[in-house]
Amino acid sequence: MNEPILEIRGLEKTYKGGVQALGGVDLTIRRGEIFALLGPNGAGKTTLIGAVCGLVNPTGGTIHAFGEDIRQNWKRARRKIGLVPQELSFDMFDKVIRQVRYSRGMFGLPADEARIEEVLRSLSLWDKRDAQIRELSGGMKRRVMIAKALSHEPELLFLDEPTAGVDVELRRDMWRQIDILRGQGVTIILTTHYIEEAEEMADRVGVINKGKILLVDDKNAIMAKLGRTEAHFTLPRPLDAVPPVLASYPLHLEGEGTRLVYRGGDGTGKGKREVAELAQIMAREGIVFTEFDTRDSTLEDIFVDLVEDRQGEEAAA
Ligand SMILES: Nc1ncnc2c1ncn2[C@@H]1O[C@H](COP(=O)(O)OP(=O)(O)OP(=O)(O)O)[C@@H](O)[C@H]1O
Repeated sequence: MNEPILEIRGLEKTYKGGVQALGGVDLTIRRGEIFALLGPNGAGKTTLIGAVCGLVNPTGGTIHAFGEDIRQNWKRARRKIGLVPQELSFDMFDKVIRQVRYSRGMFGLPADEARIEEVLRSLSLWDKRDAQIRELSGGMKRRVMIAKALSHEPELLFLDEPTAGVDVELRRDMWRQIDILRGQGVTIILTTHYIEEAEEMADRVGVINKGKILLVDDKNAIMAKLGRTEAHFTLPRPLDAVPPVLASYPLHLEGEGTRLVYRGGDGTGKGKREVAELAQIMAREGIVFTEFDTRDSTLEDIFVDLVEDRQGEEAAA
């Protein structure tokens, strides 16, 4: 795997007033990956991004970006980091191209019209370069935010909820853009509420809740470890108990014995195999069912389980 370009250790942030937004976060990001940070509202995602981008002053821990402690060599590290914040923020009366040029200048880089053109073209904004920002649609405005963040050629790009509030078509368009950036070797950390987005885009996924990272792993490994298959067999004759011949399978009865429910597997196809076996055994043993349906858990199910489990544990503690 590629070298780490961001190393966060024991990061803490308690805001004035006492809200602890980050309670000791450890996270390593490697060059070239797309990392999705998932978490419910208020989990600490924006605070985490803010701490790396110098917008939030941590109350504990360290952040190294590109090998530099960002507190000591702030400018050098920051220059390589781009941020597309959640909120749209620009002069709505300004022209697209001027805003993008201006952002580059803010990082102290010399003017480079070829670079600006390249960025605007790659985001399909070139034809709109002389339009006032207020004339653009919401999705186009969001692209201008990305163009601004790319104007200084960052190696690490933060996208805080890049597709919040955009329609499905634009979301897919944005995913294509992110894919192009990946092709160019840009490392991307995105936060999202759309788990589908993480499923589609990310190489690795981190789940954060209440300022703590609950899980970080390759997306596929998460699906394999925590993925489940669920199958429902509808029984015309209710059962009192799971038949002994099926005792070795993870089954239980629901609906007053009218539904035999399987929950098992590991996201690698084991669940589907077991469900097929079950159907065969039931047919052989004369356990009649009128229909059955099966579905694999999504990253969303896993995420909800994780966050709820933690809340349950805390409530019990
Ligand atoms: N400037 C601030 N002052 C005080 N508390 C803050 C401040 N900014 C954030 N918080 C609190 O810190 C916690 C984490 O907020 P943060 O914005 O980082 O979460 P988030 O995961 O980005 O949420 P969302 O998904 O809603 O954007 C929340 O309880 C929030 O109310």
